[in-house]
Amino acid sequence: MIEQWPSPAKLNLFLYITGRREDGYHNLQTLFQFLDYGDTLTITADSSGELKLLTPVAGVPDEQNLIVRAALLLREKAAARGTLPANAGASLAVDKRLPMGGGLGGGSSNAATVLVALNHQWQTGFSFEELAALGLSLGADVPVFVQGFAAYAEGVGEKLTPVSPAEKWYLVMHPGVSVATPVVFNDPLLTRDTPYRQINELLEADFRNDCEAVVRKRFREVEQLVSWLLEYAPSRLTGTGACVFAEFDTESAARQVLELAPKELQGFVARGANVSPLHRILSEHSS
Ligand SMILES: C[C@@](CO)(OP(=O)(O)O)[C@H](O)COP(=O)(O)OP(=O)(O)OC[C@H]1O[C@@H](n2ccc(N)nc2=O)[C@H](O)[C@@H]1O
Ligand SMILES: Nc1ncnc2c1ncn2[C@@H]1O[C@H](COP(=O)(O)OP(=O)(O)O)[C@@H](O)[C@H]1O
Repeated sequence: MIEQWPSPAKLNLFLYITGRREDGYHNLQTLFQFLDYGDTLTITADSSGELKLLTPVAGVPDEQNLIVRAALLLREKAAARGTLPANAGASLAVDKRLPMGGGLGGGSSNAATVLVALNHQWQTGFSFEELAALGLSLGADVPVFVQGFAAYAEGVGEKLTPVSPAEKWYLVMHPGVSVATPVVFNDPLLTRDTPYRQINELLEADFRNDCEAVVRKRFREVEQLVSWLLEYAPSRLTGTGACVFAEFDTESAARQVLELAPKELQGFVARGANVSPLHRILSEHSS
């Protein structure tokens, strides 16, 4: 049984806001790529009938933790379908490396890993498409982590088309401030009228993030970090921030810039991955 499950980060290589829906949510055009870096979940199915989170996450009550919510959701849906084994239970633990609320999708990735892992261990028989649809109710980024392929996304991020952007090396840095997603989406200065473009045009144009101008304006630390990284490499915000990534052709070039970074800033170097490390583990196991 696989017990160690990767829960990788994602980057939004580009992110455009093309409008706002009646319900206040924003329509996006975004490009997701995974990183070969993230949290690790230890998941062990058992027949205790209980779901136990062995590692509470600081600042997140267990009932709001996406790890617990994903496990409860899968258990409920499998029971309704009649595919849940008797007394299905599990213990779950997370080794957290990803900053929370950093635009790296850590919470969504944890949820996706739990859905995929428990579906595998309990043999509840959901397809990845079905798990992605379930996951959307937990967060807009959960489907891409469940499906496990780098993707161009539309809607709020749930309509996915597989793509294969270059797998660059990235230096990802946290500016040391937290940027809440709703604050960015409610900002009057946010531009919401980027013209809709076809995927081919987007992939050929320079990549940008429509949230970046607002986040740089509101958060001095982000402004300073982007300006500094731009001296070395093309650099952008991921998601609604707060993390910023700079792209390089080699690992050593990325590490050299990390070495120069102010010591109080946290950062890591990782490679882009068009297949999620979660899916790599699954296919290694089934071959
Ligand atoms: C925009 C992305 C890009 O990856 O940002 P990051 O969270 O990764 O930074 C995500 O899709 C974020 O998805 P998710 O993290 O699930 O968003 P939520 O917490 O549900 O959204 C918080 C709030 O932001 C606003 N919101 C979110 C997504 C969206 N497409 N339009 C919105 O207007 C809504 O007001 C919502 O109540
Ligand atoms: N297991 C979890 N790991 C991280 N964050 C979680 C988790 N469960 C719930 N959350 C909540 O989700 C929020 C968003 O986290 P995350 O997905 O890491 O960032 P982002 O959406 O900016 O990429 C966190 O601020 C936290 O309150």
